[in-house]
Amino acid sequence: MPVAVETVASLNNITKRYKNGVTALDGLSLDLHRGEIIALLGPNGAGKSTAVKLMMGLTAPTSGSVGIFGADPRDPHTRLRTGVMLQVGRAPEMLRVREHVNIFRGYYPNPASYAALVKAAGLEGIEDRFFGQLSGGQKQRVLFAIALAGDPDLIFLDEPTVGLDIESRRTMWAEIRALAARGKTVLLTTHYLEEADALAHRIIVINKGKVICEGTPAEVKSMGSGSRSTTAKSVKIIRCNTTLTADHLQAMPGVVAVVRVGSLTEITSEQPEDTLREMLALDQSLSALEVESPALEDAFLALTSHN
Ligand SMILES: Nc1ncnc2c1ncn2[C@@H]1O[C@H](COP(=O)(O)OP(=O)(O)OP(=O)(O)O)[C@@H](O)[C@H]1O
Repeated sequence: MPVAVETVASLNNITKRYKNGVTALDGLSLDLHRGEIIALLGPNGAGKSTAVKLMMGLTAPTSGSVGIFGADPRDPHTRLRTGVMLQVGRAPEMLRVREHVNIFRGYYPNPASYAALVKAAGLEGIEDRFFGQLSGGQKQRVLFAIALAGDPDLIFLDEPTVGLDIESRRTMWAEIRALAARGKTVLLTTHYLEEADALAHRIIVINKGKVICEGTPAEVKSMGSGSRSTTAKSVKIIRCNTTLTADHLQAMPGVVAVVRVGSLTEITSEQPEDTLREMLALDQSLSALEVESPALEDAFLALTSHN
């Protein structure tokens, strides 16, 4: 996390009701800071795309306000400082990769260099190919280059690595990290929780149009693991072979959940050291011990199902 927090984008108490009566966002507030990678997570229909569209000025709020670099998102100067890669992004099929990148560079007063974009998006070797002849993953990479064409300070990436092979995904992750290190702000929506875990400085989970949880990946994992508190705790999952009963374990310090998985018992604890100390004292035959941090998947499911 950067030390000095500078807000580059904010949604303030936004309600967005579409004409069909659907309330996509319901009093939602969030801030994006300079140099941060933020992952916006939420189940289908949670309101993620609506939040991104508001920040891009593609739709207006029913109530509340949107500020991007302290201005309206539709302000032309604001637009020049933002870049976007949409899931449904399309580009003319009969233009070559090189032409696409250069056309977009031409829209901006201070574009990124062509060479830098080719390198950032891994386009070496396909620069003279027609867009229509590229594979799905190659098209994604061209769209990534286009999003960065204006050397933007704020970048929206909607499911950027869908369809990419592992190597291309890692390359894009490295580039996203490099952008943040240069002070750029990246807002990412993704259904790959592993991606949010690996990349994001901060995860914002939304459900039914509200922010339900916000924090570092480690904090979000802790919040979802049985604790209703919004304060991060060092939740761990203790897995072992034990003769202690579920009732007995449940009564131990810090224990929030006990599950039998085959011959093993999984104990989720907010005070793992205390729990483990007591377990070892009471069960001399305890074996096959593993202690791990909860996965983001578990936290995500727990958080979104509570709500
Ligand atoms: N243009 C629209 N008109 C009417 N309703 C809409 C419109 N766009 C979105 N919605 C509705 O608003 C709610 C939030 O949709 P949104 O696309 O923001 O969710 P999302 O979190 O991006 O979902 P997903 O993960 O499926 O992409 C949904 O119920 C959706 O059906």
